[in-house]
Amino acid sequence: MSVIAFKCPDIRVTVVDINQERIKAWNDTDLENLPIYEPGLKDIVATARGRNLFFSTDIDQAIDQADMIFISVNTPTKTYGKGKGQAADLKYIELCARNIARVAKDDKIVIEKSTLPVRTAQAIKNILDNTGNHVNFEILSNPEFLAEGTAINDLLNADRVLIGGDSTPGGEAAKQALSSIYENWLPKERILLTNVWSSELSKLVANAFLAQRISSINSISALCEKTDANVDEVAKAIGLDSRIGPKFLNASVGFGGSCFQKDILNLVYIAKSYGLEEVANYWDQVIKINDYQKQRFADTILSTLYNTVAGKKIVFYGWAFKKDTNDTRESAAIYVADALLEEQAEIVVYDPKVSEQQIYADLDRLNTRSEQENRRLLRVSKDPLDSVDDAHAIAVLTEWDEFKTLDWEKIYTKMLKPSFVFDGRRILDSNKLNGIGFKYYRIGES
Ligand SMILES: NC(=O)C1=CN([C@@H]2O[C@H](COP(=O)(O)OP(=O)(O)OC[C@H]3O[C@@H](n4cnc5c(N)ncnc54)[C@H](O)[C@@H]3O)[C@@H](O)[C@H]2O)C=CC1
Ligand SMILES: O=C(O)[C@H]1O[C@H](OP(=O)(O)OP(=O)(O)OC[C@H]2O[C@@H](n3ccc(=O)[nH]c3=O)[C@H](O)[C@@H]2O)[C@H](O)[C@@H](O)[C@@H]1O
Repeated sequence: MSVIAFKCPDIRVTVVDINQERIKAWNDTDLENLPIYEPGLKDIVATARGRNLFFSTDIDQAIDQADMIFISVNTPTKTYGKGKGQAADLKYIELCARNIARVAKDDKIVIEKSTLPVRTAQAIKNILDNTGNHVNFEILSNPEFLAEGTAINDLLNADRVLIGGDSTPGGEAAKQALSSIYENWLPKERILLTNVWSSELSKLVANAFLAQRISSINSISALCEKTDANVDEVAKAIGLDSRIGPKFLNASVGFGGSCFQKDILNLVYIAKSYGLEEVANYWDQVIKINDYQKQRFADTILSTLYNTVAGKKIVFYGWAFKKDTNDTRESAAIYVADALLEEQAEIVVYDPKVSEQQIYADLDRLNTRSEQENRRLLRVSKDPLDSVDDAHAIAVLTEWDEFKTLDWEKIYTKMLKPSFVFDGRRILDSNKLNGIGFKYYRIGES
């Protein structure tokens, strides 16, 4: 919404949220305190905020004044009841729809920006159309394809924008109205108009295909480690085939982030609910390989450190699910740490953007051990070099650029010998590290 406000000074954008703390942070005069760390976002907010971009907790007033409403609330995996562990929890979406239905006095275009199961628009429409106040609602699906860490660039130069809506005159007019906003900065050819159901489903499928590429290359990384093949060489060799393409083939300790797993689980659930067991099993395998990859990385650390890590200090470089974000949702680091803590390892975490409070919250949420035990076994450090004294091993969990240029000679002198480095992101220079004397392992290479 900040980018829309930035690019369209004539449109008044109000972002509302029930979370007062978040809205307060979005309004903080110190732009360092915005609740999300995202390169370039600060400048966009600085330009638009107070001009035509506003952050507020007065949801009813914003609904009343709006011509268009983007529903962008969270749609997490259900943790209870039918579909627990797979289906998307739509309670926040429904609450929004009910709120809009209660407050709206004139016609509105309601846009699904959240990622939703196919056919959710029908449920939203039913709620909105049964209010009895004769307001006409047009429902559009406009899924978001930005990736965290590169969000601003992804939005400014989107490959495509997808707008799904009815083919009635009202639906067509609504699609055009939304398209005209994006046309302020994107060529018309990149704005794809479809029916609602194709749009909803395309979002889930796009994430499933992206995640599938990572699981595919990660499965091959395990094979490379057994066969003396090098996963980067394999990725390059296959990626040069223009039908396959080079992107999203970086082997890693496993994909994280709030969406890939959630959206694939949702796809699996939808396929099952239509009786398509084979389809469901096919996509479920993408998650299974991802879990396997995280476990495999933890197992490699354990077996390399002579099958015991109890009382051994292992330093984690990185906790975020990818570089250039402070988001840790479903980060591989959480699960690798949990597996090693089960072995009584002593972990020290250094991440340039993630807070200590967040790291403990991530671990506590797993409920594997008591909160006290998590704090006894895991410490958070603010300095990548101070943390490595007497460490047995360093594990790289996030591909932050700064890890490449650390003083690795100095780090080596501080660690116990033999000094192990486990590179879950393949970002370090193997010749250099081996030259210094490290025992260097990286995913996808023997
Ligand atoms: N994070 C990302 O990079 C992307 C997220 N998405 C989708 O966007 C949606 C939101 O994702 P995030 O922003 O990451 O979630 P989030 O959990 O960070 O933010 C959702 C916000 O909605 C607020 N909220 C919940 N119920 C509300 C209500 N009734 N009224 C007003 N505010 C309410 C919450 O307080 C929270 O601040 C999800 O469906 C996700 O799949 C899609 C593409 C990218
Ligand atoms: O629906 C969403 O939320 C978004 O999910 C992903 O974006 P995001 O999760 O923010 O970040 P990605 O760049 O896709 O990375 C996801 C995970 O995969 C990992 N990854 C990515 C690429 C790769 O080659 N290898 C790999 O392990 C990353 O390190 C990260 O843990 C999609 O890329 C976005 O298009 C989508 O809008």
